[in-house]
Amino acid sequence: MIRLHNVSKTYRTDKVETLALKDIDLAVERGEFVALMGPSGCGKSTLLNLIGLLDRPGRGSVEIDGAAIGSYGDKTVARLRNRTFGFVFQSFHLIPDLRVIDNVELPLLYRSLSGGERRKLAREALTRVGLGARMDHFPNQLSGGQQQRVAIARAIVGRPHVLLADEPTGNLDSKMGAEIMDLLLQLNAEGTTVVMVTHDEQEARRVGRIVRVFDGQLVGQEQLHAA
Ligand SMILES: Nc1ncnc2c1ncn2[C@@H]1O[C@H](COP(=O)(O)OP(=O)(O)OP(=O)(O)O)[C@@H](O)[C@H]1O
Repeated sequence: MIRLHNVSKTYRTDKVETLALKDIDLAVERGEFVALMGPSGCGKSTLLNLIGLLDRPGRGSVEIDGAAIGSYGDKTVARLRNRTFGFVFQSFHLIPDLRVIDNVELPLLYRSLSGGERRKLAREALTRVGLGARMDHFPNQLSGGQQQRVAIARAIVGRPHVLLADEPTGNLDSKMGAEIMDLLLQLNAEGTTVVMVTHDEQEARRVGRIVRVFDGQLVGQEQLHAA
């Protein structure tokens, strides 16, 4: 469902040019769980951002369900992104002044839904991640693992086909990290495609496929479990 053809990305600042990705060819099929691994600065987050339509490649093409997005305008891309992808980050990115339920509703504000419908979907998403009893808390009243669950609820509330997670367990201890992995594996088993950046080899061995990145290039793949 996601195809990157010959994708390169260069970051330019006043003085420096960084070739962050070089000639990437990558396909992710519906239902897969893919882990992107590689040393710091090798281009993993850049790759995840291109897959999730948060950024555009300098060269090459990105296709979602057979449609090349290169010719799409920014508004069309934003709508496609909102419907296709849910995002989870290492540092949760919850809004501290909003209650848990209101954080989870945020991605739905861009859809034409009533307040009641938004609340119902947010409740369902929070129940799905095991936080049905914490809806009226504020983020700082929750543990790190619980905050990441709220972030996952926010990522899945709009029923995206694909979850993109950038080091989702990076700020958690190993027990909480393993619980977040359990949840991501469960969502994948229920049909959500997952692409995750991780530095943790043990974690990566639980997913379907490991894609290794080095110096802006794909340098190896391991198929571990069938999708
Ligand atoms: N906005 C930016 N402007 C300029 N250079 C950037 C920008 N974002 C990333 N880079 C550079 O591009 C390269 C790839 O960065 P990226 O964040 O994708 O790596 P990463 O593998 O995710 O690293 P880490 O594991 O440390 O998060 C690095 O050399 C980085 O310094």
